[in-house]
Amino acid sequence: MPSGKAIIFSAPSGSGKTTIVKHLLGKFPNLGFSISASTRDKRGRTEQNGKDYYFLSPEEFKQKIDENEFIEWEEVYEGNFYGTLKEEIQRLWDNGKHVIFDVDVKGGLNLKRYFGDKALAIFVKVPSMEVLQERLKDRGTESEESLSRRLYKAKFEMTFADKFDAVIVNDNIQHSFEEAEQMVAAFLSK
Ligand SMILES: Nc1nc2c(ncn2[C@@H]2O[C@H](COP(=O)(O)OP(=O)(O)O)[C@@H](O)[C@H]2O)c(=O)[nH]1
Ligand SMILES: Nc1ncnc2c1ncn2[C@@H]1O[C@H](COP(=O)(O)OP(=O)(O)O)[C@@H](O)[C@H]1O
Repeated sequence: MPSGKAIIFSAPSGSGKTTIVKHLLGKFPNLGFSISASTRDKRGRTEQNGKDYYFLSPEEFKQKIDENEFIEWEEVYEGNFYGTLKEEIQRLWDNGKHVIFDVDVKGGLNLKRYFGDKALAIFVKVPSMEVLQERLKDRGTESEESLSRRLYKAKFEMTFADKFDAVIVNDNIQHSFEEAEQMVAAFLSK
């Protein structure tokens, strides 16, 4: 069974991990994005099934839990489930890719434990909570209630930063891109 490495990006929602992961996918052709399963609604104009997420019904998701198809799964927000499918990772490794993840903080730590030495786990931080609030507002994807829930959770998630292999403070995005590229290049050449 072929296997590659695992690069895990975790951060509180709105910190910029998706932006950084997308940049890395453009830079490193041997990286493949781990498409998670999720029960949340698709963001209509910007997201595609099978590209951003495998959008499942709660029933479909529960069936996959019962059949032990997930490496890890979680109820992340608003009763929505998110998880990493075993067959998704195998699909990428079979295609000769190293896998890159965009997951929440708890999921990231679970994946780090699962992949052990094969994993590099990076935590993305914002310079301050005020900046986080601004970015989430500007992204325009959240209701007031969802926004405050994400900010509340972010404070708790920040306390886990030192459990990761590395931290990127995402202030200037170009600097973050460079830092992330260097970390990934060093890890893949090991
Ligand atoms: N544990 C876990 N978390 C995930 C997974 N996929 C996505 N997430 C996280 O779920 C949270 C909510 O994701 P999303 O609704 O896309 O919001 P966004 O990160 O604010 O764009 C984010 O922190 C994601 O990183 C997964 O497979 N497992
Ligand atoms: N360094 C940065 N400076 C300003 N805005 C940023 C920066 N990094 C990301 N953003 C913006 O902040 C918002 C949240 O970023 P996103 O990558 O969606 O975060 P996450 O995946 O962690 O939830 C997006 O609108 C993104 O364009």
